[in-house]
Amino acid sequence: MHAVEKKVRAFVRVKPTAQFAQDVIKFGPDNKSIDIYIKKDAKKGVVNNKQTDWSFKLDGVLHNTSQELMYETVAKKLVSEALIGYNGTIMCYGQTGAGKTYTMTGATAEYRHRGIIPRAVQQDCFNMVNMFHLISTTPFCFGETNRVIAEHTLNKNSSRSHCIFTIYIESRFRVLSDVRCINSKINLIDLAGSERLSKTGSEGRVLKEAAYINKSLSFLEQIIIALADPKREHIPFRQSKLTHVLKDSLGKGCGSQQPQIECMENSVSMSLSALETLTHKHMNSEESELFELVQLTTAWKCLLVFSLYASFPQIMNFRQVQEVFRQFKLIVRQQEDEVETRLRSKYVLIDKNDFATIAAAQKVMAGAWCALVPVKEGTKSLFSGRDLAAHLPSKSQVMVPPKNVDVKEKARNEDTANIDAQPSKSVSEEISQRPSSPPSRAVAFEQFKEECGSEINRIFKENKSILLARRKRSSTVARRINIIKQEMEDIKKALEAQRQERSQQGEYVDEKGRLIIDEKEFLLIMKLKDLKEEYRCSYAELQDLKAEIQYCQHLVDRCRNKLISEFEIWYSESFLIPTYMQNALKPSGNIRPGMIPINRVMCLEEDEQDRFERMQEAMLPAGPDSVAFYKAKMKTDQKVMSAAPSSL
Ligand SMILES: Nc1ncnc2c1ncn2[C@@H]1O[C@H](COP(=O)(O)OP(=O)(O)OP(=O)(O)O)[C@@H](O)[C@H]1O
Repeated sequence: MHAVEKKVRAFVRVKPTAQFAQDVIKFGPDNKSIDIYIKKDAKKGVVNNKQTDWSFKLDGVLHNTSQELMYETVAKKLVSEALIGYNGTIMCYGQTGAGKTYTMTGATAEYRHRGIIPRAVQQDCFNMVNMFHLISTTPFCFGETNRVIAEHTLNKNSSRSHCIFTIYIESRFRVLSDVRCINSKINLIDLAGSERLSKTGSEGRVLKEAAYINKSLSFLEQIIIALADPKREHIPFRQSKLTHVLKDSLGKGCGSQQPQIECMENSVSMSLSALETLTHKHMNSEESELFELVQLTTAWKCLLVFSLYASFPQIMNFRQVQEVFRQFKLIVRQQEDEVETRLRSKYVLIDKNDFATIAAAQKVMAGAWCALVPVKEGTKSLFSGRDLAAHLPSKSQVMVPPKNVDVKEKARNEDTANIDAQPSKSVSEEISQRPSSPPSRAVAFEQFKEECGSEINRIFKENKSILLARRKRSSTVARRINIIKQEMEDIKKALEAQRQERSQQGEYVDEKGRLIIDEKEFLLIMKLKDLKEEYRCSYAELQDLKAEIQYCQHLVDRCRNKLISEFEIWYSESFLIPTYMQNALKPSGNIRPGMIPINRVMCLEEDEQDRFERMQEAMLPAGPDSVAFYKAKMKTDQKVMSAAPSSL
């Protein structure tokens, strides 16, 4: 773990201007100091003791700095440290119009120019929480719009209040530990600007506000001076609301909540802030929306699983998904009713503890108890476990055939059976066709390969035979290469022997000084050359074969997996899932794409809002990260517009 600095760090950000006052402001070479020199005012006479030079040591000077670099330099570390349990405060102080709001909040209309607050929310772990959800439910944007702004000569949009944005972080351990959770917080403070009343030319209410702002800033200054003095025992936090609120952020121990940090994972849940209670209700409704979304997504996956999706036109928007989900639920409910009706038409429900009725029924039926309709594990996926349990008999209930129950009941059962006669018949037929116990997997696999899986099995076999052929060829080529290598070695040895013999007998050269060799040596050289050529070709072929084998192996593996997975589906559909479910899933069964009235879904075209959001997302220049930012802004704008009294 890296050491966490506890000291206060100070940076100066210089607002870029068309003409920078180079004569007055000088930055140190390391950008860590700033010197200010103001010429003496000649009008004030020769004796003028007014200070003209100031020199400040800082942690950094940010001149012509982008928002991004500013955030990296000033805030990123602090935010990361907050995640491991340290409190932090970033306070922006300066003259009116100096760029405090620009630094803290940034230009709310442009993602690139967003300031420290949105960046802090976005940073690292906060992304784990749905960023859009977070920003749009936090009062950040909304709070910004509520802030009183006024115009004066130094700033057209001067903030007339301090803005304290607090992020409360609650970090929990995933592993067992004595420390159950760590709480920390970050204060991001945009102070209202200090101003010389004469320079702003403010009047009336704005003037009065300026006086209050200056007063509260001077209280803040007093607190900071008092804190810097180790001898001071009393720090007058209660002097103003601002200092009172910041008490635990400025006072001693403000950065000291670091427990066993080593084993903490960044499982951070974040609750936002000073306005927590205000937004609580709202958050809850959002959460339930989120829950609904999860349900929808699950349902959507279900639809895909049941291959219904294939016949849908393209689903474009969220409302269409919702409608499909609604229709899907309806179908499932219908299915449940149908199943229940069928069960009731065959069986009568008796409470297991109702011994008198059971005894009577036993008497009537001479002990012929009927088992429950077997419902295997796999079938439950269509119904929710809870729903299924509600419709199927519970463990405390038993079912008996309705034979010899009272006449009225029988008549009712016959009626229901008549209504349901057709499907019941086919179901019973199917049941009779099906073996009472499923065949072994090995036997069934052979059958599958002959029937439904014949095509995939054929491809699998084909690929496998190609693979075998390539392997065979590859080992032939490899053997040939080895033979060539051996031959080459032998020839090289023979040539060496020839050369030695030649040099012992004395070498002959022609008139041009070229060595004369005998025919045997010449033939050996030629043979070696041919063998080298053959070796090169064979080696290249072997490389190609290796690549082909790898590819074929991949195809064979894929085919094998497909064959097995299709077999598993076929096996459970043919022998494991109940027949009524089988029928329902068949193309002619009663769950099919056509059951979802797709016209009803598709007529839910995008509304203006959907379209706007889609276009905006497509056109956002700053990448996917910026979506949350713009959505939050849009949501805030909408809230402001709907809250505004109608002019009509
Ligand atoms: N670094 C910067 N780069 C570009 N524009 C800036 C920068 N700093 C400030 N500005 C612009 O200067 C103007 C005044 O800035 P801002 O409102 O942030 O000042 P302020 O210090 O918050 O003022 P006040 O205290 O009166 O609220 C804004 O239009 C802002 O966009």
